[in-house]
Amino acid sequence: MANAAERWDVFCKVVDNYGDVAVSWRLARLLAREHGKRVRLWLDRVDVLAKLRPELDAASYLQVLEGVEIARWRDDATDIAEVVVETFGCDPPEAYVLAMAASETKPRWINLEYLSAEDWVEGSHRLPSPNPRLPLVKHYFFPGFTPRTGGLLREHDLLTRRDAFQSSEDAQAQFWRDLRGEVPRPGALKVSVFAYPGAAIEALRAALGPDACLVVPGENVPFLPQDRYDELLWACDLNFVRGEDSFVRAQWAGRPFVWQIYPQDEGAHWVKLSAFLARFSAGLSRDDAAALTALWEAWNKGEGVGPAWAGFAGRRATVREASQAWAQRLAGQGELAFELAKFTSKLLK
Ligand SMILES: Cc1cn([C@H]2C[C@H](O)[C@@H](COP(=O)(O)OP(=O)(O)O[C@H]3O[C@@H](C)[C@H](O)[C@@H](O)[C@H]3O)O2)c(=O)[nH]c1=O
Repeated sequence: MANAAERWDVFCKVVDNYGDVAVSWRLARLLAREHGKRVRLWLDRVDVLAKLRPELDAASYLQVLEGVEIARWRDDATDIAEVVVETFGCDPPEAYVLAMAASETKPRWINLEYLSAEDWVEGSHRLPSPNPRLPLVKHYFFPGFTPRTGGLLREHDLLTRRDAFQSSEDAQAQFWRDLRGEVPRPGALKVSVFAYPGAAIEALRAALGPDACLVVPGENVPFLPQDRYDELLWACDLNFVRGEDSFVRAQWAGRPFVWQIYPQDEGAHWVKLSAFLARFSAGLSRDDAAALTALWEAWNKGEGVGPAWAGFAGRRATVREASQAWAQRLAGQGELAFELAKFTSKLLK
């Protein structure tokens, strides 16, 4: 008889916006679809996932989507799985943790952390953290951009699907007709914008000029289902993205992108932003790197977008090549769900 599928529980509590749920959902789906795990995704805000996946019922306590059981968070949950993933340090319910501690075979417990390009991530990835009061050990698992991190989430066929879309005029024309009722004029610069409130979108619009096709989901087109949003990133010449998940998906798109980082207290986010730019810019000429950096800084500050765009516009072709190469290089490194499954299976021994 075949072994029963390993049971995984992924817990996610929304801090704000969509990113926490977006990442947890992608991980859960990959574990179920590509690694044969039996996955339950516990969400305190099913409505947030329902925004990304409109076929879900935001009021349901338990439903199945693409092989993942989506369960509404319960403080009295005690039916423990073999592998427990808390995303972004969200802490599973106390009763659940006590049940983990009481069980003879302790579940393997992972805290999936936020993405950062900073160097310290390599040193903290996979570190154990013994529980101070219970016989349990939690391990930190860090996504990242280098082989000594957990890597990034990527469906096995993502780049193949992207390439098929980007090389098909018909697929793209169909995409634009479905989205806006018409295809952008030939040669029009296609730009998507997903930004935090208060971003300098009007300054960007003015800088791009009237011939550009500027797409702002939630404003001039509807907020898209998550998989369609990927296609928007593939279809555009330049993508303004934010947070964590759209930032990663823009990289997989292989097109130039501008990252609006989630602002943190005391400007801590600038360190994270610079760390990423330093890695990405290694594949650019000095002048391209300077122009890209100026645009990212202007966008994040909400100031000087016009001049920064003027400095960047003529460099799009070389930045595009570098963006393609960057995606290709990342795809040669470990994929996060795979690395996590591998790591947790080693914890058994
Ligand atoms: C614009 C758009 C986005 N999306 C998806 C893409 C992503 O999966 C998701 C947005 O998530 P993010 O890009 O991560 O941005 P975000 O800003 O929404 O999310 C976060 O960032 C984290 C770093 C923070 O810790 C979180 O608290 C949160 O702020 O929404 C759609 O599905 N349709 C759309 O039309």
